Amino acid sequence: MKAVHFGAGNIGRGFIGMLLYRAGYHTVFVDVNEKVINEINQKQKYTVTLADEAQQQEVIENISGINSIKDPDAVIEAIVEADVITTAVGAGILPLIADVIAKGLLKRFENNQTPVNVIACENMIGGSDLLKQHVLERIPEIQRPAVEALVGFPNAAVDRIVPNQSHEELLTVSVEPYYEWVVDEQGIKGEKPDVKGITYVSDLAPFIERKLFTVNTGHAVAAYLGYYLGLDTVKEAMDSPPVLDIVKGALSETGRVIVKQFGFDQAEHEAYIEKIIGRFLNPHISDELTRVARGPLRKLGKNDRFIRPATLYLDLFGEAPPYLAKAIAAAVSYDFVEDQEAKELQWSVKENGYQKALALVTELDVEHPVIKAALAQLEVLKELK
Ligand SMILES: NC(=O)C1=CN([C@@H]2O[C@H](COP(=O)(O)OP(=O)(O)OC[C@H]3O[C@@H](n4cnc5c(N)ncnc54)[C@H](O)[C@@H]3O)[C@@H](O)[C@H]2O)C=CC1
Ligand SMILES: O=P(O)(O)OC[C@H]1O[C@](O)(CO)[C@@H](O)[C@@H]1O
Repeated sequence: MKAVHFGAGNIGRGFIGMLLYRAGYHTVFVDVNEKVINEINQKQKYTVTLADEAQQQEVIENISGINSIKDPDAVIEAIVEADVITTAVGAGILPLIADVIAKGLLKRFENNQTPVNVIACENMIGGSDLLKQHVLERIPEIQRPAVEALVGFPNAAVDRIVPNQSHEELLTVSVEPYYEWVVDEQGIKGEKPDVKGITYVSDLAPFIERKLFTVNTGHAVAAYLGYYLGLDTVKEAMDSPPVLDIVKGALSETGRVIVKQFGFDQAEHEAYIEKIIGRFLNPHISDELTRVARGPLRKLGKNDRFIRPATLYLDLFGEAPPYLAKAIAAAVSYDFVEDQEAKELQWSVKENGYQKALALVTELDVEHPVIKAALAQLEVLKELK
C-alpha cells in the first residue's frame, strides 16, 4: 500500500508518517525542503522519540521522498499509485499543493477508477474542504463530476504537540505521547483507510471545534500572553501565574460555548481542559512561544481559535468574553520580526490603529463588541508588564 504525504515536517514525520508506517503503508513524503527530502531518500528511516520519562523510541521505515519543486512529475506518478493522500503543510500552503494534486488525480483516472481519499491534517475547520475547492478549480469542468465521484476529501482533526526539532539526526522527531486523529467518515470515498489510530466519526464538528477551541486556543493564549510578557517557552508561560489565569479563563469561556453548542458533559469537558493544561506543562518538551504564536493573521481569522469562540460566546451569552478578549489584545500586539504575518499585522496596526486593524483581520465590524472588548483589554494588559 502506498501513502503520499505532503509536508515532511514536525507533524508529518512525528505523527501522520508514524501511523501510516504502523498501518503498513510505504509513505512517499512530498516536500519543498531539499535537505529533508535528500535525507529521507538517503536514510530511508527516521526515529520518533516520545517526550516523557521513558523516552521510548520507534524507528519509522518504508519511506521515500520527492522534492515537489524539482520533480513534480514524480509527485504526479506517486498520486497515480496512491492508496491514500494526506497533508500537513500548513493551512496557507494548501492552495500551493492543489495544482500537482489535480494533475495527479487526472492522470490517475486515465487508467484507474479506484477511489482515493485526500485528508488534510491541518489546524483548521474544513481543511480538506478547502483543499478540495482548490483542487476542483484546477480540474476542467467536464471532468469535475468524475473526480468528485472518485475522490474523497474527508475533513479531519489532528492533535499531537510536536515542537520545533533540533537533533543531530535531521529527521529525528520528538513528540508528546498523546495523539488523536479524527476523520469524518461521511467524506470518505471507497474503502476507509485502515489506519490504527484514526477514529472515524459521522459528525466531525464537535471534535474539531472542541480540539481547536481548547488545545489550540489554550496554547495560543499562552503563546501571545507569554510573548507579551517577554517569555520564551510554553512551559515558562504556563508557569507564570497571570498567564495561567488567563489561559484557564479563556478555556472556561470556550468550554461554555462548546458544552452549550454540542451538549458535552460539563464535568467531562473540565477534565478534558485539565488534561490539556497538563500537556502544555510537559517538562520533557521545550516549545517556543514563537512556534505556537506563528501566523497571527490566520489565528485572528473569523473561523479560527479566538474569534469564532468569542463571537459564539457573545451570541450565546450576550456579552463579549473578557479572557478571550485579553488573548485577542495580546495577539494583535504580537510583533515577532521573524514572523511575516506578525510584520504585516504590525504594519496594519501602524497604518490603521488597533481598532481598524483588528476589524480588518477578524472581518468583524469596527464597533463589534468583541473588538471593543479587546481594545479595552489592551489597556488592562499594560498593567501586567
Ligand atoms: N506541530 C504540531 O504540533 C501540529 C501541527 N498541526 C498542523 O500541521 C500542519 C504542519 O505543521 P508542522 O508540521 O508543525 O509544520 P512544519 O513547518 O514542521 O512542517 C510543514 C512542512 O511542509 C513543508 N512544505 C511547505 N510548503 C510545501 C509545499 N508547497 N509542498 C510540500 N511541502 C511543503 C515544509 O517544508 C515543512 O517540512 C499545520 O497545519 C499545523 O497547524 C496540527 C497538529 C499539531
Ligand atoms: O500549527 P498552528 O495552527 O500554527 O498552531 C500551533 C499549534 O499546533 C500545535 O502544535 C498542535 O495542534 C498546537 O500545539 C498549537 O496550538
